[in-house]
Amino acid sequence: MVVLANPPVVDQIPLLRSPGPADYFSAIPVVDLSSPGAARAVVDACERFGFFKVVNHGVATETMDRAEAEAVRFFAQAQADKDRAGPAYPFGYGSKRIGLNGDMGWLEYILLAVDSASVSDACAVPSSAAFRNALNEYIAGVRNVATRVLEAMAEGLGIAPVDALSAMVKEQGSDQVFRVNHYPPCPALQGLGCSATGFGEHTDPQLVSVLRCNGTSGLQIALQDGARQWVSVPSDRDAFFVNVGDSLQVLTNGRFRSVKHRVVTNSLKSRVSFIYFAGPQLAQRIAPLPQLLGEGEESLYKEFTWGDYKKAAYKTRLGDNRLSPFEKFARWPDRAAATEAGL
Ligand SMILES: C=C1C[C@]23C[C@@]1(O)CC[C@H]2[C@@]12CC[C@H](O)[C@@](C)(C(=O)O1)[C@H]2[C@@H]3C(=O)O
Ligand SMILES: O=C(O)CCC(=O)C(=O)O
Ligand SMILES: [Fe+2]
Repeated sequence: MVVLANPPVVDQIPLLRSPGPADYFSAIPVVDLSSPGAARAVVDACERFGFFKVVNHGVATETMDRAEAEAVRFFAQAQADKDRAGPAYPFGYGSKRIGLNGDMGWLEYILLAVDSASVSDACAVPSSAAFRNALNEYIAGVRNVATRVLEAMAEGLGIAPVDALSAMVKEQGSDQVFRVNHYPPCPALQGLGCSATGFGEHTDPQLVSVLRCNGTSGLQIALQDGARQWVSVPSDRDAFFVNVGDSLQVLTNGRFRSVKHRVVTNSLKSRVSFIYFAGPQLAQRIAPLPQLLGEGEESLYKEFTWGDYKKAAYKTRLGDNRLSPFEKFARWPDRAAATEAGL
């Protein structure tokens, strides 16, 4: 018998049941950002799903198309050229390995730090001026969408001032990350009733993430109705999709729940997605906003900063509950995580 010391990388990517037409979820809330009802609609969607789609967002189609075309050009390069732009730690090109703790997916990506509204000078990738300019134009647009969404949330929640949430992600030194993911097709699995995991199940750490993808579906979210059912999100290349992240869950004392999501690969079509992760400064205290705590209501979480969360988060696997070290009422198995984080 031949025993491989290092099994091939593809063997380490978990398979998932292929989504069928019945799994497509038509009830994803749609928020028209230009309408007077946006604030209420955003809060309702965050309470019910931690996820919604945004239309009439004001970002030009050409801006999105140009960034997508440049990303396609980048990923079409020879593997050796792309590998020279890696590894993705902390920023750069990565393939199949996600994070540093053993997670694998059928994807390649670039991870970038954002300063203010453009790719940080600290990131040498991408080196092409055309790609960098296209990304900067896109990032300026998507950052504006994130700001308006966070303002709508504050308005809908009745928090003053209206920039209480958006200021956290706009301040100088706020921790913004941008990711471009490319999921190549996986033809070998066609007709087998299963798909490769593109990006394993997880919640995003920041306040919100704003996602845009090409016309290929694959994103799935877990419904928050107790059944924990996975549903597929129909793709829409003209819209943005917003995820509630762990930090916003804490800021709202659990009123909004961070949404579990994952990506399943398509057997025939590639998926290209852009995700802007809106995080605060490292020193930002993450605690329920006082205006959201009812009389006598206690925080569900211990005191921590975004820096404390990040330090603990980067030791976790993708599917872990990254808030468990900070939960006051942790269930038994989570106590070990709290002790390890020194809380
Ligand atoms: C496994 C990991 C990858 C990740 C860092 C982590 O240790 C746990 C959180 C992961 C995540 C998920 C959302 C974003 O894609 C990401 C950039 C982030 O902020 O947290 C990734 C991290 C990563 O890929 O480095
Ligand atoms: O690529 C996607 O569509 C989603 C990826 C994702 O959830 C992430 O990068 O955090
Ligand atoms: Fe995510």
